[in-house]
Amino acid sequence: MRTTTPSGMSDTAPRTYAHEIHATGLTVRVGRGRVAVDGLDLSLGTGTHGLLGPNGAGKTTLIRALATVLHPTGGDLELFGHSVRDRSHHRELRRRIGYLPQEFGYYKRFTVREFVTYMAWLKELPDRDIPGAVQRAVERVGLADRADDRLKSLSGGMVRRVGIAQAVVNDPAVLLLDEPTVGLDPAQRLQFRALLQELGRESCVVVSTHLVEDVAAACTDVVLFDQGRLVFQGTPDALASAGTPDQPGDSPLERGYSALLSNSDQGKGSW
Ligand SMILES: Nc1ncnc2c1ncn2[C@@H]1O[C@H](COP(=O)(O)OP(=O)(O)OP(=O)(O)O)[C@@H](O)[C@H]1O
Repeated sequence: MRTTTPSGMSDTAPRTYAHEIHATGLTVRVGRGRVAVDGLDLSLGTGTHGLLGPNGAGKTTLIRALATVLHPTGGDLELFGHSVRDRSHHRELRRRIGYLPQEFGYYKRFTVREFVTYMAWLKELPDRDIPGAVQRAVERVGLADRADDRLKSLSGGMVRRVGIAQAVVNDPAVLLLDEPTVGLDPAQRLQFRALLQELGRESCVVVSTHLVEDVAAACTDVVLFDQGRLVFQGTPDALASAGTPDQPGDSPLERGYSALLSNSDQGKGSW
């Protein structure tokens, strides 16, 4: 149970909450009313939570709702004990969230340091804290030696690391990463997994990925999602033990993933 006394909120009463993220019957519609998250009950606290699921399962939609970019159309979502339906809290909630979208916009002419500084400023970090926070974030993603290079001179994987740096610059209590390992080379992925483990010791990290190995190596918890619904939540070991030798997959985790998706009457069919 945690207590929070955020400053600047219209409601300054301390809140207690058991989980940073608590969804009950959460439904999110996208486009012309398509239900992309369908009545989800989910509670996530401190730890690194791997969000897995096939293409179109609703992972990005869920992460965008957690980031308060999309609004629930049904049910409720509480962040730090506050319902996101009360929009007067959004600004304060966003200060405590780090978010790396699947595709993030940036100014190519900015240097790494300028861009992360700009994002720290948008997140309303106190001016005096910004240079130190930026330096720490850039070091955490291994880009200290490129901090004063322009973004247009970086490789795709390095730009992805800049995206991770801007997401962690405010030391968020909830960190949302949508496919952060896309474009990272194997050595970078290993370092990133170590960073995920470190971050998950103190905060609630939600990381969507198609790489089951990332989940095995870095996550304390797996959330398997299909057609907007929760199929499974548990440890990577529990996911692995759901598999049987006849299921497709190169590892116990992949076979567990396949078994659970074939049991949910979704996930079937050819791609
Ligand atoms: N803006 C939109 N307009 C219409 N349909 C949308 C929109 N955004 C998402 N969808 C649909 O909602 C469903 C969930 O999409 P979402 O991007 O959340 O899935 P995902 O699990 O992140 O997929 P992927 O692994 O391919 O990134 C899909 O069927 C998708 O086509």
